Amino acid sequence: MMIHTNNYILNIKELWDDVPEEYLSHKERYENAIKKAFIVLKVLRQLHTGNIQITDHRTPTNVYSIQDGIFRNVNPLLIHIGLFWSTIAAQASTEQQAEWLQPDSSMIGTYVQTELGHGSFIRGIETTATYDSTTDEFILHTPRLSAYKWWPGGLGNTANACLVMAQLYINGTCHGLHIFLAQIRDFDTHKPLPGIKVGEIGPKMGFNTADNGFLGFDNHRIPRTNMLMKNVQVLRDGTYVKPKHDKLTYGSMLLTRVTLISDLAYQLSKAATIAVRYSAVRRQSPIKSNEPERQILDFVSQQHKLFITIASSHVYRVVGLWMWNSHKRVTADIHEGNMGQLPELHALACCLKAISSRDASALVEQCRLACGGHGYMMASNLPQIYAYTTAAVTYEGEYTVLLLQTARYLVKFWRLAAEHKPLPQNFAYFEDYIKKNFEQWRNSPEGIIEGFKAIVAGKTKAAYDTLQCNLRNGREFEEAWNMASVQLTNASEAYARSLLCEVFWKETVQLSTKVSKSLAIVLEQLAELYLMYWALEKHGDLLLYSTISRNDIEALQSRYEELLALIRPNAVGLVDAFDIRDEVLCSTLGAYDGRVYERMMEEASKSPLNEDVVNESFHKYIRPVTMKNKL
Ligand SMILES: CCCCCCCCCCCCCCCC(=O)SCCNC(=O)CCNC(=O)[C@H](O)C(C)(C)COP(=O)(O)OP(=O)(O)OC[C@H]1O[C@@H](n2cnc3c(N)ncnc32)[C@H](O)[C@@H]1OP(=O)(O)O
Ligand SMILES: Cc1cc2nc3c(=O)[nH]c(=O)nc-3n(C[C@H](O)[C@H](O)[C@H](O)COP(=O)(O)OP(=O)(O)OC[C@H]3O[C@@H](n4cnc5c(N)ncnc54)[C@H](O)[C@@H]3O)c2cc1C
Repeated sequence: MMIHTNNYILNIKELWDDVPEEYLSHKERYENAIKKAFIVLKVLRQLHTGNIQITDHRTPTNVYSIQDGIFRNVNPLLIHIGLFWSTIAAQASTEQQAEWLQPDSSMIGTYVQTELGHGSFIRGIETTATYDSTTDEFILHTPRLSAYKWWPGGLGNTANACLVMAQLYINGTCHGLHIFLAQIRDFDTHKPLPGIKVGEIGPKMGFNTADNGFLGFDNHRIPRTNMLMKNVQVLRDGTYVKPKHDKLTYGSMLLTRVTLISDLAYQLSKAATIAVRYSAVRRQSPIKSNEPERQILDFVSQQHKLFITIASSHVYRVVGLWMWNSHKRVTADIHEGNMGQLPELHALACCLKAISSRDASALVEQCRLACGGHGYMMASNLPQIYAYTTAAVTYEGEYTVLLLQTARYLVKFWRLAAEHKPLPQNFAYFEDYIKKNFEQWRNSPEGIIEGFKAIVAGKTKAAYDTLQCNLRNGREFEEAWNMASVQLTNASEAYARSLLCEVFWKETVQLSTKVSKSLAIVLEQLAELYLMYWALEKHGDLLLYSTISRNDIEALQSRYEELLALIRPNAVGLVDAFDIRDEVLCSTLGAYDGRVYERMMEEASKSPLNEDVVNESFHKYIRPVTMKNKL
């Protein structure tokens, strides 16, 4: 059947709420979301089997993105779709995949790694998987409270199976973390299997439809063949066959970090669309006292808050794609047995996931503030986008922890540079910095990119020197590292920013040759604005580490303000170009027709507190007091 999938989904009535989700209880929210999740899953399965076909070339992303409108919060099957299947596809052997990856599988799964006691330091995970060669089984066990799994999405009520990260023990030897497929609920009754204690963890700041859960195992047995065995094997006699690289087990985290960059770009484009459209409708204060009130988008300070959000959305879209292609390339190499590029990919994914999530949540909040009081309404959808976005700063590798991973990579190259050993081309600027081969500052995108590289070199040097000084003072390496960690994270952050600027600028220049001249001009304005914005934000660092002067900074400021004025006439067009449907934006402030106040009043009328002209609490609580006072 040929179907235009967007319209198809939009026309499924059960997917769209009459009562806004905010008015539902915790339990009702979940039940409402799970009903919708299985309708969406059915559509995805029909797409997969070809029972329905796509007629809209953008549909694969739209099926995913339209979910934001359907759930407003989050699809409780997000981890099932996004992590459970992809981990099996990446980490299970061909035979396991043939058995488990059936489109009509009964398994609803999740990815179970974090424990009550350990999230970041996964080597500290306490759940064990002990091989019993007499029965050819692993015994999954939760030795103590801190080892209870805690957080996995969909675990609370929905999943009947999961991928569990546990410490593998064979004949008393621990071989570290491995992934195991475990059934946790009966496929028919959905009751927890014997030896399984599972439940939901309660309300959170966001993600409240995701039924994040807890899980404990009491000597729960699974077949040996349920360990994911593409890269590593346990044979029938208990022989352990090592992986080619001991971090291949962490592959799902790497992939999700890469995917998240594009997802965050999308969240940013939603926030920008709402805030820019609202700012074009909203009038507040005249600029000159004898003039009518102006669109708030005409205030230059408002443009400063919003245009960086539009630009950042493009940055993360471009860099997300760039990382996706790198991931594909490196995965193909790994498949051929070549692990050489994995450390670089890991280092890039760590700092870019950290900075993209931090930028996205800060900019979504900036968009909310830019909408004044109305941005604080749930009906603006900005609070929900913020709650969703800020979670990404923590999950899938916490911000600081990931920056410190990238710092290990930077310090390695600085050590090479300091010891005058050969460096890869992309770190040649470390050597230039050491030799004081500083370029004369240029007030141009290329000049700013060079300036950011000087900041990376200068901050890595400072962190490295502190580390060395701590070591000379007799500290052990780990302690010396901890003492230098503020500087190390600063170096990583600078590295991420320099990558973002360089990749975005180069990709934009290339893209500009392929599009119309007028479009190329706007794209380059956005890219230049991004670079200027961050150069001005980091002008202190530029003064410390590059050859920029005070006059240069003043010139940058003027150019930045010029760019705001140049972008202003295209601002609404730029967010319209994100092409996000009203049903997905779910915002009274950001709808395409600009009927902000009418929509706000319509939404307010849905409040249960407006159902009765006089609420019964008046008779119960208010009247007895007010009447007594009157007497
Ligand atoms: C349709 C679908 C759309 C989807 C659209 C997206 C939306 C998606 C929404 C998701 C919704 C929420 C989903 C949340 C899901 C969770 O949150 S799942 C849980 C995630 N948990 C984490 O990320 C934990 C973070 N912690 C870690 O990753 C590790 O503990 C750390 C920090 C990397 C350290 O690991 P470790 O084993 O202690 O490592 P260590 O011994 O210190 O060695 C580090 C060495 O290993 C290397 N290394 C570490 N990791 C790796 C790696 N992965 N690769 C290569 N090398 C590595 C380092 O480079 C370092 O190398 P050297 O410098 O020594 O040469
Ligand atoms: C919405 C949401 C969904 C999630 N979904 C899942 C899921 O599906 N599956 C799953 O397994 N997990 C999931 N998680 C868990 C998530 O992966 C962890 O919360 C995350 O990895 C951070 O670990 P933590 O909570 O233990 O924080 P902690 O590691 O305890 O961090 C607390 C603080 O300590 C600091 N810190 C920790 N270690 C260091 C260090 N070495 N150096 C310097 N500072 C350090 C951190 O920077 C932070 O400031 C989810 C979490 C959230 C919020």
